[in-house]
Amino acid sequence: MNWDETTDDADAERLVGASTDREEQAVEAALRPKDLGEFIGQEKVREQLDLVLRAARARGATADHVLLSGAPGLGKTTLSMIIAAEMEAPIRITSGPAIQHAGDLAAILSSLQEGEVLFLDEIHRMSRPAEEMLYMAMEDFRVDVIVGKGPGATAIPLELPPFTLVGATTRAGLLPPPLRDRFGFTAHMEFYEPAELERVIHRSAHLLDVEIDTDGAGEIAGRSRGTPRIANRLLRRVRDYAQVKADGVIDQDIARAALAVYEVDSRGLDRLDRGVLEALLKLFGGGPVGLSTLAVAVGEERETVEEVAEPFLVREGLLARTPRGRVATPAAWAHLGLTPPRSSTGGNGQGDLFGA
Ligand SMILES: Nc1ncnc2c1ncn2[C@@H]1O[C@H](COP(=O)(O)OP(=O)(O)OP(=O)(O)O)[C@@H](O)[C@H]1O
Repeated sequence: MNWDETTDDADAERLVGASTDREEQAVEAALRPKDLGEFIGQEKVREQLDLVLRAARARGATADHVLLSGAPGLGKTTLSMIIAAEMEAPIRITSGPAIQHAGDLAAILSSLQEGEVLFLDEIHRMSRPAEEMLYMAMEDFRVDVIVGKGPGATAIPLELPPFTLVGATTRAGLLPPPLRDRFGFTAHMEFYEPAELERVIHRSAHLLDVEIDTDGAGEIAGRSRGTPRIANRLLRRVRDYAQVKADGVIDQDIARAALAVYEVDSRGLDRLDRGVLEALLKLFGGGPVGLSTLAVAVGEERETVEEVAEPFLVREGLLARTPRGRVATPAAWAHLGLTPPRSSTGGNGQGDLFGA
């Protein structure tokens, strides 16, 4: 099982309930910012990228290759499309998993038009032979296509038109340095502040023709885990609730009631997150406990707990990964309204980890 697919699907489905991929993609496309002016937040990335693109346009040149890293839903695909729009160039979209042979990549590269943007999502999941072909393509705009097998095989040089590769990855650490070094501009996408997500929500509500007040947007933003994709999904679920249960207008009360139905709590924890924390606190006294044991206790796969629930719980300061296993922090006990048991080590039994 590849955790990336599971992460993205599980992440998307579990947070706000399952929905048809096609519907999600259509709405995501409709809400996607079309230029840097509409792209909210990521100030540093936008400023740097704007310089790269304006300088390339001024020189009448193709933009340098760009690497975008960051967690799912933070805007990497959006930025790749904005790069193509700002360069007034076509964009070709593919992904690492779709390119398993060097021939697949050669076919794509040889069909690119001059100046075209090639967006390679999940670039860390490309096969090694394809990756090595990319090195020469990025640097010399040339690939050697091997024809035949064994001693009779010959390499046919294939000249490529200048193009811009935009690579996206949620696992920058998995990229080999020779590949990473060939990008002229690399940017790491940070999680968004609640105020930025409020702006995303107001913008999306306007596009969806949904009436929402500041408090309603604030309530949704505070539970969107710093992620625009999640903010948009929660907005649509709250819109459904407001439409069915009220007069369609979203205020703080409606947002709170709707998010209670979807079991997204005040900090953005969903059912899975709370299941992990509750097991850790109620079954294992706050830990330390091994990942496998914790996963069995919540009835989930190890990878689901480790890659889907834990990054957020760790980022929120509710769970710590220690050499002795997973441990709940004092904030976790407080968040679930539970009192840590007294124990011989004093405090919640994890005194030596977080102070008695
Ligand atoms: N800065 C932003 N301003 C407004 N909306 C945004 C921003 N970034 C992302 N979004 C919204 O969030 C949605 C998801 O963004 P996007 O698909 O670009 O994320 P991603 O990082 O490529 O995710 P993944 O890694 O899963 O492919 C987009 O449809 C867009 O509407």
